[in-house]
Amino acid sequence: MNAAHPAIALEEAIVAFGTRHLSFDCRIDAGGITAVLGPSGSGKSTLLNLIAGFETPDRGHVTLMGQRMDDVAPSRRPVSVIFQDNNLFAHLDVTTNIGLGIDPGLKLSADDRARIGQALARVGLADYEKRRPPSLSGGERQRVALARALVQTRPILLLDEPFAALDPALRAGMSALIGELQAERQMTVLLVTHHPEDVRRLADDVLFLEEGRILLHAPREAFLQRRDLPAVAAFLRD
Ligand SMILES: Nc1ncnc2c1ncn2[C@@H]1O[C@H](COP(=O)(O)OP(=O)(O)OP(=O)(O)O)[C@@H](O)[C@H]1O
Repeated sequence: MNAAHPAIALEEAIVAFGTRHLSFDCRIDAGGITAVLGPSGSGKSTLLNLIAGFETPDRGHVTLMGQRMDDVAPSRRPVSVIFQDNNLFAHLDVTTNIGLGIDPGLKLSADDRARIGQALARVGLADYEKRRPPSLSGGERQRVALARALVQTRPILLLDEPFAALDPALRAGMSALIGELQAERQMTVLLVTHHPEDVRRLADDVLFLEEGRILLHAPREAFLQRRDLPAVAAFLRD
């Protein structure tokens, strides 16, 4: 990787939904956690979808790890994604769900299976190989999704409210795990959250969205000082 490149660059990337235009311009350096914040409907998921390739910009460009993504399908991008829920196939066991992250054709070598075992152990789920998602708790399912992201070894990890369905104790555990994994692997992490405590305990930087654009992109401490901005003050009061 050329260190001169940001991990993620959106250059005047514009998406139109009918008359609604969302417009993003930002650069995110490699190897930190950026919290993506903003009121409901401000464009947080759309921003992640543009990076992951689930949404294509009508104008502008998305560049990841120094490469333009104009015609690059989601599966070929250097990105793993974890959503709030429904990350797993309910009818497939945990090993198979994670194996899909290595090879969608599921031709898994002994080495691949060993990596899956290691990733499960790393997220605290050793011995869960044969379990199916419906028998897991919400927190366990999110850990399986995280194990799948780990075996993919992609440099960018997008997390769209991954703790939203979890109770506060589980949220704290999952958030600590993400902090540890980011530090170990130096991934570039974008985390959509509605919780100020996630910003305080995890974020290096903050992207604050409002009405389909970036209101503020700042280091965490600078963001926490911006109570002069009503939207930021409202977020920090919650
Ligand atoms: N596929 C789509 N078709 C039409 N409008 C869309 C589509 N996807 C998003 N939008 C609109 O774009 C705006 C931003 O939506 P988005 O889901 O990105 O917001 P968000 O900040 O993630 O919201 P939330 O916090 O509620 O999840 C909303 O007005 C939404 O209705």
